[in-house]
Order: sequence, then structure tokens, then C-alpha cells
Amino acid sequence: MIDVLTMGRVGVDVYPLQVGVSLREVETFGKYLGGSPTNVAVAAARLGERSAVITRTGADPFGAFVHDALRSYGVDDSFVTSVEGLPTPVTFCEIRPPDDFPLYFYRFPKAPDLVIRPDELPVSEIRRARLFWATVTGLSEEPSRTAHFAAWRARERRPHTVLDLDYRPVFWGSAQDAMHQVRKALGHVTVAVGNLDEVEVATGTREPYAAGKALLEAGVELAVVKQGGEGVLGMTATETIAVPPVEVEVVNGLGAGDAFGGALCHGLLAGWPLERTLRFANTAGAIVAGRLACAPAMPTVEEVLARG
Ligand SMILES: Nc1ncnc2c1ncn2[C@@H]1O[C@H](COP(=O)(O)OP(=O)(O)O)[C@@H](O)[C@H]1O
Ligand SMILES: O=C(O)C[C@@H](O)[C@H](O)C(=O)COP(=O)(O)O
Repeated sequence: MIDVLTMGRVGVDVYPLQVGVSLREVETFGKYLGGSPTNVAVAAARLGERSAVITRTGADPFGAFVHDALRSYGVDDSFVTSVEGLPTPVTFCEIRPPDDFPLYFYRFPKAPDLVIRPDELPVSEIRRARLFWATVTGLSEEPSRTAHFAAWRARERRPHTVLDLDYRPVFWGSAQDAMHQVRKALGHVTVAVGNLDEVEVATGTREPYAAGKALLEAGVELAVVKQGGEGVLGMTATETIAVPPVEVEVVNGLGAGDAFGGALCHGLLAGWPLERTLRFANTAGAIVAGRLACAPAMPTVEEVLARG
């Protein structure tokens, strides 16, 4: 049985090996597996979970790299298919610590992962997985949007069904469109997790407590508000827990949210108390903020505990 099944974006992160310079000046790059829900599957696998991802690549060498990389991290790639005629996306970034890491997505003319189709979903695995994780970006275009709602219908809101509020404005016509889709999606999930920009799109407020409360009112059982270098807030109907940040010298903040996500999965599946889960995820996020890459940087349980 799969512990953590994620669905959505995949790509190749082509990240500069020089820090503090623009893409105009960068000379060398590293090539890494990327895409937020894919990174979450990698992070969970590093923590010992049996993980898999539902996504699509181009029928090209970068697509083959995605399969190689997934397998090398111990992530099941059985649900990764290719789409003829669309290239596997690449993502560049600039690395300007401590808090400026702009992303440049090349997902043209369309990303294969937005061509995930409802009739091709591994429905019984989606129903059976101990945790199912999807992201708001998957709702930005068809047929992926219909596929996500089909997956949630099959899942029947079984715990743990997680929505990563992951909002990248570049993938949407307007924040209004995204808000409309997120509101519909929240009724299908048991956990919502997002940073301040993302909870603002979902709830209309970026005040962490008000946003957490609004997410609970929208139907989730656990709301998690990530606040970068300010730590994290978790809320359920009976508990409100704020965890301060773990101190770290930030190298590249990208990937921290996905490390946090994989660790959140681990804590939820272990049945840990909320505070322990949030502290563990907080530490995993900080560790990756202190490293250059995303997928290859995901920590093991021992590494997290050594910092916690
Ligand atoms: N500068 C930082 N210092 C300490 N912890 C951090 C830092 N940046 C991120 N983290 C940890 O990683 C989590 C996710 O990072 P955040 O930037 O909020 O999410 P996202 O990457 O999704 O925007 C934070 O809640 C925190 O636990
Ligand atoms: O999500 C993407 O498509 C790009 C990612 O591969 C990249 O590593 C990243 O930005 C991770 O996002 P975060 O964990 O939410 O910071």
C-alpha cells in the first residue's frame, strides 16, 4: 500500500550554481528533479514513507531524467506517463538570500502535468493511499482540474487528504479564478497547508490566526499556515499551536515548503501530536532553506532529529 500519494506538477529545476547574481550573469547550473508535489513525494520517501506521484512529463530526455531521479529517491514512478508533443517543463530561479528567490517557469505551450486526465487516474490507489496530497496549481487548467475533482470524489474525503494551497500567480488568469477553485476544493480535503500569500488567496486574509480559522470553517480538520522565517501555525477545532522558527543561515528558501510538506505527511501518518508534527516539519523546512537544491536536499529522520 502507498503511504503518500501526490499528484500534480513535475519539472526539472535548473538552478544557478552562483549565488546572488541574476540569470543574466549566471555561468553554470545544476539540474535537479522539481515540481512541488513531486518534491513532497521525495521528501516523504527520504523520511521512510512509501511514496508515489501521479504526473506527466514530455516524451523527451528530461522526461527520462524525471523517471531516473524518482527511482533514485525511492519514489514509485508507475503513475508517471508521457505526453507526445509537449516538452518536460524546466524551472530556473535566482538565488538571492536571505529572502529573494524568484522562479522562472518554462511550461510552454502547456505543461504535460496539466494534461493529467480523469479517465487515466489510478483510482483504487487514490482511494487506498494512507495520505493523498494535491496542489492548487493542478486546478489552474483542464483536463487536470477535472482530474483533481475526480480524484477527490474517489477519495471521499478520507483522512488524510491534503490540499497544498500552492498558488503561483503566473499559472492563473486572476487571483479571483484561483480563489474560486480553492474554495470548491476545500470541501473535499481534511488538511490545508499554505504560506501567507496562499492562505490570503484561499481566505481573503493573511493574518495567520484569522486565515487558520477561515480554513477550518471551510471544512478542513487541520489548517497549517507556513510563515517562512517566522515559523508555523497549526489549528484544529480544539488546538492552536504556533511553533517558532529553527534558526538557519538561508542559502535557498525554495524547497523549504516541500520539505515541510513531506515532514507533515510523516507526522500525520505516525499519529504524532500536532505540536510534535509541526516542530518536526518546521525543522525539515529550515534544513532545506539552508541548502541549495530542493529534491536532493530533503533530510532524513536522523538529520531532522539532530537539528530539532
Ligand atoms: N528562513 C527560514 N528560517 C527558518 N525556517 C524556515 C525559513 N524559511 C522556511 N522555513 C521553514 O520552512 C517552512 C516553509 O517555508 P515557507 O517559505 O513558509 O513555505 P513555501 O516555501 O511554501 O513558501 C516554514 O514554515 C518554516 O518551517
Ligand atoms: O514547484 C516547482 O515547480 C518548482 C520547484 O521544483 C521548486 O523547487 C520550488 O519552488 C519548491 O517550492 P517550495 O517548496 O514551495 O518553496
